[in-house]
Amino acid sequence: MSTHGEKFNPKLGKKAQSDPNQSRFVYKDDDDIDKAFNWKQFGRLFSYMRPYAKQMLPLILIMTVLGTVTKLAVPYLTGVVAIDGAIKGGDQKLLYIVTAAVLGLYLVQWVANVFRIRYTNIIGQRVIYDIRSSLFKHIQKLSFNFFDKRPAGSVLVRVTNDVNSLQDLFTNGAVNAMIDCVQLAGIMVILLLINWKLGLAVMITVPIMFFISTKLRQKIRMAWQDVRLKNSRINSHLNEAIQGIRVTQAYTQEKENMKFFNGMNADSRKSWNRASTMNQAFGPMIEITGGFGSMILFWYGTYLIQQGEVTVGLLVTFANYVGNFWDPINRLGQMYNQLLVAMASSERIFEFLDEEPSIDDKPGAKPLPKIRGDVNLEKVVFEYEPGRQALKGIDIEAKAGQSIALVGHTGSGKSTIINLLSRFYDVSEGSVKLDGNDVRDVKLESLRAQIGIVLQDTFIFSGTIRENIRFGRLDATDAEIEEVTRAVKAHDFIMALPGGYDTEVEERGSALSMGQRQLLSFARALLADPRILILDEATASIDTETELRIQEALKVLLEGRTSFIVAHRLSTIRHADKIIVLDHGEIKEQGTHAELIKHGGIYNGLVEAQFRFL
Ligand SMILES: Nc1ncnc2c1ncn2[C@@H]1O[C@H](COP(=O)(O)OP(=O)(O)OP(=O)(O)O)[C@@H](O)[C@H]1O
Repeated sequence: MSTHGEKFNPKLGKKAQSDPNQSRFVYKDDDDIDKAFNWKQFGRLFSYMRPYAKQMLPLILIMTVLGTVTKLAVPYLTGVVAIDGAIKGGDQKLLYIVTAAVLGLYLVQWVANVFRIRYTNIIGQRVIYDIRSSLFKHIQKLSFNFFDKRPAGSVLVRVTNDVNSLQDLFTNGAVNAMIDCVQLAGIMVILLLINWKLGLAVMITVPIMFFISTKLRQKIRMAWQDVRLKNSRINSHLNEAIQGIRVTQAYTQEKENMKFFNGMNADSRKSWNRASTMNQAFGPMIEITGGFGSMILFWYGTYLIQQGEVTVGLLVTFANYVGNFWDPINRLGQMYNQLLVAMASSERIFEFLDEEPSIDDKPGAKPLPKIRGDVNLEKVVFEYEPGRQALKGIDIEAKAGQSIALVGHTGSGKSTIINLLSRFYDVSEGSVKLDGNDVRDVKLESLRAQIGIVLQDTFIFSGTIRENIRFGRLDATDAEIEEVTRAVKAHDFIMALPGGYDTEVEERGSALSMGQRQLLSFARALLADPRILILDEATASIDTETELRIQEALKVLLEGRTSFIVAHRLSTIRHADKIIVLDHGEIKEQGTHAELIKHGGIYNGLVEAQFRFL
């Protein structure tokens, strides 16, 4: 693929769009690499440290000061006191004392560092925990239309990669920067105090060093960001590829997929190599500048010794301090870049956190009282996207305990109606009422607690069969679980499984057959015992025997509840109290099976067509 060898281009989104293969998996919201520094966001990010600041920051500060003071005392002791005082003055005792003091200082420094690192790690990990957990909590609350807009992979990448990229900043970056600033300021003061001329001469290199470490680091940072972006794409794609593995294999698209994956994989490798090469260039440049500083120091220092202004011991002290000078500058440059990377990640995290759920309790919403089960849709109009009506003025009246079947061609609006009943979306016009309460006026939790949903694509969570059924009502006893499984005739097949109710099932229930998964989801819904039941019937064909079992289970499940059934097999709805025939978002016919057959319209046609295929 020619485009994989392209020149480094930070705005990858544009490049990716020109490549048809790449454009399949472009997550453009993750593309922006370089952004201006945003103080407000910076403040918001660091506000996550606030709960721990009082408790831990003073300790960290004390350790930092202790570590820095002990570190800065050593060059002075070795140069001025040991060389100029003890060695030149021939004071053996002083030399011993200095040696012991230096040893002691190193020990204190070591202890201070150990504790500082421990405390910063604790803070860092707590902050990361908090961010990750608030992000997940928030994402769980977001409405369907949020997930409609983005692939699951890109949501996943934010919770994993973006949060992880804050890890470095919080676990050591921020505190190291503080230490470096203190150290740098300390060294500068000491250098100027010892000999301001020599001090100033050496500091000429500081701006050069800063320039190199920020500018070059900026390029390096962008290169690493690029690596991160490429890796995010791989992760996102991987998520999609694994989810869709059955389709891939069914259509024997493995080779195509592999080619695409390898393209992304190669991109990631190249991008890493590029970043790594840049990184390697950085060290020598800093060293050369450092060497330049040392050259000034020794050249000018020797001159000052000759002038009698400086002693040898002082020059050694100086050289030691200067040796400690480059590291903080270098690290601060690195830290600055780390901060910018973290800012980019936090921007994406905050974007999610700021996304308000479009469906939420309105102020003063009251809990929905226990309902009988009357459902009314009045003049309901709904648009997923502005200007495209999926429902064009729907009126449905369901009395408590009635079963309503929704039929119609694909895309006619059946799923949309059931999405509105549970208020996964809000109507654009009109209203949905349960026992006369508008669903928008009541607390969402109390609404959904009274509506049970059995979806086409039965989701089985990883865990045991028992846990999966208990998902319907968490406080259900084992006996109650068995009661519902017996009622929907799932008990026998569960007992036939190797571990019975404790059999572990896979994430998407792949260890179970389609019919078994349906029965489990019936049991789950029956356990929840909702007043209203929504059933989106599975489209997959199942054998007649299983179908009969499902029909029987369904009878148990529907008894005494208001139910809405999206039926694909028309045999399921023969006994429905009302069959509603939809077409392009409008109700075309409604009545009982017998009435509609007699009418000889769309429904009659659908029934005939189904029999023709049987
Ligand atoms: N999330 C969505 N975003 C935008 N448009 C949507 C969305 N979901 C459905 N639509 C559109 O709304 C219309 C009604 O779709 P709906 O899913 O309700 O049909 P359906 O009758 O349930 O079809 P099926 O029998 O295939 O499940 C269709 O034109 C569809 O393209």
